[in-house]
Amino acid sequence: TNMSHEGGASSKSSTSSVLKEEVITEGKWVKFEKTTYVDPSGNVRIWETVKRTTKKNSSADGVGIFAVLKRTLHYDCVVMVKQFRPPMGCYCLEFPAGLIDENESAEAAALRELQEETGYKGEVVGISPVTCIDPGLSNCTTHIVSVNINGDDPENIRPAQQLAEGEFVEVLLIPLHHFQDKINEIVKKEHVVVDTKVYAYAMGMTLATAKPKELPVLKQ
Ligand SMILES: Nc1nc(=O)[nH]c2c1ncn2[C@H]1C[C@H](O)[C@@H](COP(=O)(O)OP(=O)(O)O)O1
Repeated sequence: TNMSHEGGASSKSSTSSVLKEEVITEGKWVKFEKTTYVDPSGNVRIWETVKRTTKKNSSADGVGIFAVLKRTLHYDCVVMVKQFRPPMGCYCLEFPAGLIDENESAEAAALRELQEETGYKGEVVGISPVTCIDPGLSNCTTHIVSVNINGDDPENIRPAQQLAEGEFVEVLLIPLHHFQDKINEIVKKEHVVVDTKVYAYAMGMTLATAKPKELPVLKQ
């Protein structure tokens, strides 16, 4: 029988391991390494790896914040940010996000970054385990932190960003119930690239809310 999906061929991946990591070049924020590893067949191979230099004692490099703004007589909205991303050479549509400071919890980083980038003060309602972002390129990791924002609270009526020098962030409020459609509209209208986390979330929401309780029919 073919067991490759349940501990057969795929379990061989547990035999792979990293043997050596050599720094080729290092900048202030990022370094480039040559990673020597053993593949599942026992062959020694090289991988080109990117790492951040900033990670200290935190569980992940950063946090991504799934923040929902809740206001009386308004549809719930997801708080999004649009900013120019130099590596992409264009504007990107993302969840608010940022690096975790030394000795800072992921939850505290999420609330701080949300307030800095958008001005909103929220409360953490959930947190993901450590997740990888682009594991074929780098060891960068993030926690996705779910945050609720009470938009009726006076401190959230006129949110004021606290951006650092050189930071330029536009805040967008996207209705949760039409999330994927609205994202598609923005992409069509403007030259922006959407972050994978955002689009995967949008596709998941569409699937989950379409006909979640309908029984499957016989497939042809
Ligand atoms: N790869 C980077 N190159 C830079 O030249 N500068 C960088 C990189 N990564 C982060 N930063 C700088 C930019 C900000 O001043 C700080 C903090 O970034 P943060 O807001 O935490 O994260 P992002 O929103 O994802 O940029 O680090």
